[in-house]
Amino acid sequence: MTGLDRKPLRLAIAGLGTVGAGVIRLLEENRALVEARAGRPITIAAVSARDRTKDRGVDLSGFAWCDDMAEMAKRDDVDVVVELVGGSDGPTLALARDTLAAGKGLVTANKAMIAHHGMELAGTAETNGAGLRFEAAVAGGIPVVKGLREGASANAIDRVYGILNGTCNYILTAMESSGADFGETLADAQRLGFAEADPAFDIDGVDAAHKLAILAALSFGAQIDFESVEIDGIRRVRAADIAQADALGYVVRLIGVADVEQSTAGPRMLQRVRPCLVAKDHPLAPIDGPTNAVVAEGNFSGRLLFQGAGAGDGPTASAVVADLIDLARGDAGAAFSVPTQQLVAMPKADSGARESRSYIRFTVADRPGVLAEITAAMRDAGVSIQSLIQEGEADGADGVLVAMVTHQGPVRNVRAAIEMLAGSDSLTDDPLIMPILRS
Ligand SMILES: NC(=O)C1=CN([C@@H]2O[C@H](COP(=O)(O)OP(=O)(O)OC[C@H]3O[C@@H](n4cnc5c(N)ncnc54)[C@H](O)[C@@H]3O)[C@@H](O)[C@H]2O)C=CC1
Ligand SMILES: N[C@@H](CC=O)C(=O)O
Ligand code: NA
Repeated sequence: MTGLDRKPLRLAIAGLGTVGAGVIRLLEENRALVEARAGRPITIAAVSARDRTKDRGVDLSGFAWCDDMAEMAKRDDVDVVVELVGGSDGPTLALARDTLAAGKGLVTANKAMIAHHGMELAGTAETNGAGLRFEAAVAGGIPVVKGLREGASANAIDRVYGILNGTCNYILTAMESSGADFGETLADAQRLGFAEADPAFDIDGVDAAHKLAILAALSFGAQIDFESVEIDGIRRVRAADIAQADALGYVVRLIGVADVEQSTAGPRMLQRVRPCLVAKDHPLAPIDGPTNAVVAEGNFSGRLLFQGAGAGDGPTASAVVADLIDLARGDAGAAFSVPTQQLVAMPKADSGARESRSYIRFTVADRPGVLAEITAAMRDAGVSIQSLIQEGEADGADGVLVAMVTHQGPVRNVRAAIEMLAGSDSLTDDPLIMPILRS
């Protein structure tokens, strides 16, 4: 290697929070091995954050400070901007656009921005010969973007699914193991640095949906279509649901699933994020705490399981720096495996036509005839009940819980039954439907 080839890859890091500080620490602690693997030094030229004076436990004295991160895209001493600020639009998107338009590399952990603008950014990267990488954006430290883009690239994949949000998994497994309170556990996840700046993105399933939309594009060679993801979060899951699931041989996990079905009009894609019942012998069942796991089914590889820490400073920094090593090695290949022009626009498949078994929990008034009303609606909508797993246990002040598991059947029938019951004064709360994840 010539002296010229060994010129450093010079970074500007925007955002010095959980992930940004983690990246600086990793580059410092693993400097020698990172340099050896990158084939040249990776150095930091400039940094930016909201508060210059804050102690982040890392030494920033050797780096230029940018009051306005927008200037990073214009600096002559910067080859790659590392965006660790967050937010899908506004100044973050402007920085990403300007960086790639200037022909500089962009490494980001920002799934919201990639889910909303990934196609545009990848196109700008291609036009300008710039590298765009976002390993940290999907399942934190797990090398699943690389795994799909490189390791599994010889396969057709028609289903990808997994546990994509560390905060939700942390909350659900804490509720499962200790019966902990939802709010208290969320506060822990925030303290530990897993949660998004607005934790509603986590618990309402939006963060997992961002990641799923990226995974689907990578897996299926499809254009990202975040808008068509059907999303339900974990806000309405109660300790009683987790206990019922347990008694039936299941755990509750927030699962993102994307698949492709063939139709005469071409391929259609279905992307859904929702709390599901997962059989205790399923590989996703033991995934606990902030751990994530992604399953991809390749037509030659068979089932691939990627598992590891989905959030937190160290794991996320590990993914960011792996991307930087790629760029330092000169790998600026297509961000989504193939040029954006070749990514296929896939219309949304009809989720109502899919078949599933479901867990349905009703909260009902404690009076005679309620159960008959529910089962009549099920019968009229063509939903076959496999088991009525509980009746009569009080759940706080708001009613009595009635939970059931259906036989396999069209999702639209379950929706029709719930529709028939809408407005009934027998129900004291909206029913909760959780599909049973097929293995
Ligand atoms: N925390 C985690 O475990 C993971 C986070 N991510 C993503 O990484 C990104 C960063 O997340 P965190 O480090 O957790 O966030 P954070 O809230 O801890 O840090 C954000 C940083 O950005 C800075 N910032 C905000 N606005 C700015 C502006 N206009 N100019 C310059 N700096 C600005 C803040 O001062 C702070 O230093 C987000 O996109 C997040 O979704 C991805 C994977 C895991
Ligand atoms: N808030 C996210 C962080 C990583 O992407 C999560 O909880 O998974
Ligand atoms: Na990752």
